[in-house]
Amino acid sequence: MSRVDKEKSVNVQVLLRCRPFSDDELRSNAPQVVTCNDYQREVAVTQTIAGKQIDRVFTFDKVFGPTARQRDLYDQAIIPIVNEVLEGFNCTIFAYGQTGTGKTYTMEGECRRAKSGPEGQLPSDAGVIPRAVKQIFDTLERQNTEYSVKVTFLELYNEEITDLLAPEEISKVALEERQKKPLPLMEDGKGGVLVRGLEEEIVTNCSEIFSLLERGSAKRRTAETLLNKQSSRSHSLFSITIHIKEATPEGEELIKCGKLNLVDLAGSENICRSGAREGRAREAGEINKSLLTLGRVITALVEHLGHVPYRDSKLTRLLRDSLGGRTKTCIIATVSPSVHCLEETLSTLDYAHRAKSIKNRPEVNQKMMKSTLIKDLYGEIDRLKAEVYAAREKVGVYIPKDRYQMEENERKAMADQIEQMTASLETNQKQITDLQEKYDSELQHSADLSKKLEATEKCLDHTSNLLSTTKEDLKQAHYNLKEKEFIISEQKKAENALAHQACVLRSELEKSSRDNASLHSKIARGDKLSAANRSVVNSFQADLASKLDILSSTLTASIDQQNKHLKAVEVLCQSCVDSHDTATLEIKKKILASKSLYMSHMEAFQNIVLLHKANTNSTLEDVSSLSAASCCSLDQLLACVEGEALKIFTDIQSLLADHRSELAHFTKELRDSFCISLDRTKDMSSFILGLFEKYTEETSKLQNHSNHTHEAQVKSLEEFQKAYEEQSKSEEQRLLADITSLVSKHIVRQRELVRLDLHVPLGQFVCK
Ligand SMILES: Nc1ncnc2c1ncn2[C@@H]1O[C@H](COP(=O)(O)OP(=O)(O)OP(=O)(O)O)[C@@H](O)[C@H]1O
Repeated sequence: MSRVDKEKSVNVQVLLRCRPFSDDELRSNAPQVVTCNDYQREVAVTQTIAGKQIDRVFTFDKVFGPTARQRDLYDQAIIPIVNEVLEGFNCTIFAYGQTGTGKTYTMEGECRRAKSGPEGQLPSDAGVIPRAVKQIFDTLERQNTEYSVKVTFLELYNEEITDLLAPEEISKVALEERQKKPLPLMEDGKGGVLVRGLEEEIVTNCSEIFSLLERGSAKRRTAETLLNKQSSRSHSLFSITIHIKEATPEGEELIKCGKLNLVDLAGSENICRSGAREGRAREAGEINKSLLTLGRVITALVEHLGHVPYRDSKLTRLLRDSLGGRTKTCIIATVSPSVHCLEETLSTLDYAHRAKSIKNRPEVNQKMMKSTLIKDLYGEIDRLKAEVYAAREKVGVYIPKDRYQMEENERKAMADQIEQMTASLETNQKQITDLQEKYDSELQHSADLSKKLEATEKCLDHTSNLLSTTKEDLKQAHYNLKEKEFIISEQKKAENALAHQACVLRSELEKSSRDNASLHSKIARGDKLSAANRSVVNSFQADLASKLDILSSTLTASIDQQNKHLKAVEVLCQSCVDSHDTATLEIKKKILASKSLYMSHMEAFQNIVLLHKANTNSTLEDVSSLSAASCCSLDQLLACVEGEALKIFTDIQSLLADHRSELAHFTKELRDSFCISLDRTKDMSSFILGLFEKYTEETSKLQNHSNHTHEAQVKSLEEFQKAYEEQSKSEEQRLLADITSLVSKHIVRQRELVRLDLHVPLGQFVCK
């Protein structure tokens, strides 16, 4: 991988680890809501919202389910990071998650007993830190180069930094003192931060680191909460700085530097659920506050906001370079699989998922010339010497130049802080004046209230007077009430007597209603009969209608037939008239032809006569023969014409005879069909007449029956009415008599009572 590639911006790598169920969770049979798919790098959280099961799925760079071992996580995710540290990068690995989800287990594991075994192997529960340390030393040993390894281990508790590697002798003497005296966090003037006075331990092998780690972890503040028996109450930062000597081809010696920060954050927690109280609650508050600032920093980085609030907490100041800086960062988010932690699990997943979008621009640390490093170290020695000298001689305050610069920076930061505080003081003062105003208004309000109280007291006196008079009234009212109660009891008695009468009346009424019911049943029977009659009439009507239908269809059929016959007669007559016309025309033509022949013969005869006359004296014989011939031919012609005329007449006569016979046949047919239809119509009308007669008979019967029923009903109703009227009249009279006697008794009793009250003799009272 080229240097240019490595210097490109890279996203923060986010791993998700879900721990197995704890013994408590197994005991309480807590349902599982987190499912991990290590291969697809997905985590699914099952939620039930409004009775509906909803799965939320999150994808991370790597996912480790409850069955994943420490070794799996380290081999798959951490080895490449440590290799990059050995190549000269600064890398940070930090664990984030709810309390009791396995952050310390993941980062440290069984590191307190993690001193490597005889073959240098670690226990299977060893976490990231011991494994990273082992990998670093193994690699450095293998490379067979000169190196130096320094470690620091600090704790951030309630926004105060303490050194977990402070020398034993000091910590034994005044551990409490040291814990109270936090180490200052300062700007290093190069854009970074440094913790002044933090011990840097040079280590040469794994076991040295392990014992330091054990020492530091033992000092870390832990406490038992409801969610974790040994809950870390502080954030811890374990840093390993490695310097490796390298030689250039020119034979120059360079120093390569890499740093690995391993952060175990305190658990985010729900203060109520973790059972934190008083001091613990304050701790939890501080932990949540610093984690909140971490969240805000992540949000600002993800959303590319102009201002990233690193300065708002020491945690974010310490992690500044790891979040959006030049460090390669890996976050291990830890969650529990149980439904009891669902809310916090979702919040951790959201938090971690957002952090995936943070981009860092990792830069390999500049390799230093060995000579420059030696120079730097000499400078450091001088600085320390000067400090030692100043401390030994106690001659005023000696501050070396760079230290002065540092303190100057610190002073500036302080001045900024003072400015901020002044501003907040001003706002506080403003709030105080506001409060004063509120206080004044409250005073005014209370004065008003006292006035109101006075008025209310007066009102109370008045009300007490009223109460005493009301009591008197009440006494009187009680007396009146008793009197009324007596009257009411008497009235009740009278009412009971009336009720008895009413009962008697009701029984009478019931009897009459029974009569009524029988009457109704009779009416119902009559109705039933009428209905039966109606159905007979209806069926008769339907029958009649069907018969009439048949008749009308027969009539229409016969009319159709007659129409057809008439049409045939018309056609026949027409053809007869036509043939008659043609025959007459032919006769006319033949007569005309014979006439013209006769005329021509007559003409010829006249011509002959004329010729005879003109030729005078031609022989008489010729003439007579000619005339005879002419006569003969004329006779022949006439005979011929006569024959033809006769023939025509006979034709006409035969034609007319044919027509006559046809007409006679047709007339006969017509008459027959008329006779048939007449017979049918006669049948039909006789049937209808019969029906009508039957119908009339039935109707009259029905009429009689209904009249009879009606009469019976009217009679029974009249009887009932009469009986009822008589009964009610007698009842009324009896009741009236009863009521009158009761009322008179009551009046007498009341009079008696009043008389007794007024101690007046009866006779006197009556007179009055
Ligand atoms: N992956 C795991 N496999 C087995 N046990 C685990 C695992 N993760 C956590 N545990 C166990 O769960 C308990 C709590 O773990 P741990 O103390 O590491 O939680 P934590 O997140 O550091 O809590 P806190 O924030 O309160 O310090 C420990 O007993 C630990 O051994």
